[in-house]
Amino acid sequence: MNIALLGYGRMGKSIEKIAIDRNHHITLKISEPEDKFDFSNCDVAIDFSVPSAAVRNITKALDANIPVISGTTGWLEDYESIVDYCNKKNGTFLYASNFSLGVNIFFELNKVLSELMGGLNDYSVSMEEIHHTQKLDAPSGTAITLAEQIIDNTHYKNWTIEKPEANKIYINAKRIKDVPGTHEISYDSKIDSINIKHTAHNRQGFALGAVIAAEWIKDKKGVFTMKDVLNIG
Ligand SMILES: NC(=O)C1=CN([C@@H]2O[C@H](COP(=O)(O)OP(=O)(O)OC[C@H]3O[C@@H](n4cnc5c(N)ncnc54)[C@H](O)[C@@H]3O)[C@@H](O)[C@H]2O)C=CC1
Ligand SMILES: O=C(O)C1=N[C@H](C(=O)O)C[C@H](O)C1
Repeated sequence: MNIALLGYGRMGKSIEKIAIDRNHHITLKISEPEDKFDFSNCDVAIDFSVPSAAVRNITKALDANIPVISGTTGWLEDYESIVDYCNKKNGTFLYASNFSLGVNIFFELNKVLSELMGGLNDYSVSMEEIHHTQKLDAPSGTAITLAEQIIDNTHYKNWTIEKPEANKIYINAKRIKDVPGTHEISYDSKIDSINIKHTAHNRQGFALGAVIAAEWIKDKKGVFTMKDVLNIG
């Protein structure tokens, strides 16, 4: 498979290594806004860029009729318009806030736990996410996905990173040198606490998941999620 890497930073480079190990070829690398998009020798595009570039990168791939997956976070206010554009173009698109198998299992765990906790109003929920200091967005895309799952199953109506507030899930977004990604959810009452936590030890899980998603999506049409790829949940 010939892969276009839209974004060639920490994730682009990790994806390149894993893709080559799996006998794929990197035929296009984009790392600046002014780069030329020549998709003529590409089967699929993988966008791990910056929040301000994701919509343009995804649109360019859809315009060239190239299936595109995106792991870039911090641009989700435009997600629905990208879905509409993909459908209009009869194209192929997949976004995931987190491509690792471990976090996708953690999403399922979070769903089940929030269903169990839904009616138990003596517990309050909060979240902590820790990432490296170069991260541009806060909270993380993964934390937003986790918060949305909890909102679906409990009385919480929204999330906030500002300060703990009634009816809002407080997300404490910490930035610490070199941390690849840690997410912990806590339900606290006066009597006890329940905590679930995922810790990424490096970027390999994200990169492997992205390559597996690209292999899976290559010959499909439509809008997909990692649940479709991993067949879980
Ligand atoms: N969904 C997931 O599983 C994961 C998502 N991410 C997200 O992926 C994104 C990238 O993360 P990193 O690689 O760690 O960041 P990074 O900062 O190392 O790499 C981003 C790259 O994008 C390039 N870039 C800037 N403008 C661009 C443009 N117009 N077009 C294409 N590339 C451009 C930059 O030069 C840089 O090399 C972030 O949004 C991060 O939150 C990161 C890890 C896992
Ligand atoms: O920027 C990162 O590094 C990561 N970003 C993703 C997010 O915002 O959730 C996924 C992962 O946690 C690493």
